[in-house]
Amino acid sequence: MKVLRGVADIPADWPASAVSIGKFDGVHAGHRAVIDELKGVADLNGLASVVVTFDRHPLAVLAPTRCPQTLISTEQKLGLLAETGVHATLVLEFTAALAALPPVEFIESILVQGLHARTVLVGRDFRFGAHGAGDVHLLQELGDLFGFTVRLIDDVKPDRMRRVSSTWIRELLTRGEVGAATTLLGHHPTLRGEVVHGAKRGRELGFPTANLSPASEGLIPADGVYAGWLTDAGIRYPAAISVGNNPTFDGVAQKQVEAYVLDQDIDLYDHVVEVEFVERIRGMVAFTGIEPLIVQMHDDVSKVRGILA
Ligand SMILES: Cc1cc2nc3c(=O)[nH]c(=O)nc-3n(C[C@H](O)[C@H](O)[C@H](O)COP(=O)(O)O)c2cc1C
Ligand SMILES: Nc1ncnc2c1ncn2[C@@H]1O[C@H](COP(=O)(O)OP(=O)(O)OP(=O)(O)O)[C@@H](O)[C@H]1O
Repeated sequence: MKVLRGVADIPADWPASAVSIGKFDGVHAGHRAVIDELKGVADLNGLASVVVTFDRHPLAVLAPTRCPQTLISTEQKLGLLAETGVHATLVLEFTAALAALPPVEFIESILVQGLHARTVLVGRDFRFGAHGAGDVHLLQELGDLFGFTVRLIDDVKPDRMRRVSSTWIRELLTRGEVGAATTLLGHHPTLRGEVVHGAKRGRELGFPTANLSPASEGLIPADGVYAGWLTDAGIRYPAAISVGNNPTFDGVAQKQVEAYVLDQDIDLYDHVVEVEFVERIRGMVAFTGIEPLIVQMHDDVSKVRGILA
């Protein structure tokens, strides 16, 4: 997948394209439905398939106090979009100037002049341009004017009640429901970050853990213990993952994500790893001492084996 960083990065001889625009936070099942259709239309008509997205959540500029924490970083988004098989992603810097572009100019400068759009695919609720003044009716009018067709994608609603959305997935992760989040995402919720030095207690307990840097990418699910996977240098290991401030040892102020990789003795310090959450096993517990914690961790690990088997 070609990554275009801004309109100025689009080559002048860019081919005619089928384009989809949005935040694509999470690259969830709704987004995947749009992208599947995008690729189908592009292939059928000999067009390049292009996703247009932003380098931050628009609310980070428009209303920072209402801006949700994103499910994934831009780099994670680019990784997931690359896996879908689209030809290119255009990442626009979401500045105040971009937010202020009137709808017509947004479409003309980016889709028409930049990407030579012939087809534009969006969900029915799609809004664009300053103050979200542009809707799908305006998009259709602009299509007639500039020579592209508009295709509207039906909502993906797994339970027929609620449309898949990043808000819904955020709610699930906040409750630790990583299995349900996986269903809506089409992939496991994943954190990516560098392995840093912890309190060095893990080895003593018999469960050395890879502690993720507080600067890791991705939304951290609710405190608790999870079954999941840790991927290092392309190798995916089964893992028991702890999220919380280790209340048994009232030392850590900050929420910590740490993964005990099963049956391995590996040095992961300074490696950038991915941690995938598959299922929540239990909540974080403040034990009265290390003995009951160790007993519980053995039980957690055997549950992890059962879940991942
Ligand atoms: C499977 C698993 C379960 C855990 N459960 C708890 C828990 O219930 N309560 C707690 O205080 N810490 C829990 N921890 C975190 C440990 O306290 C932590 O891994 C240990 O103190 C080592 O910390 P360190 O990596 O900073 O050395 C758990 C860790 C793992 C891997
Ligand atoms: N559940 C869904 N079903 C169908 N299309 C969707 C769904 N969710 C998003 N889309 C579409 O995907 C494209 C990218 O959208 P964007 O991420 O900006 O959408 P959104 O509706 O704000 O999503 P979310 O609420 O999950 O952040 C848009 O065309 C949008 O309408």
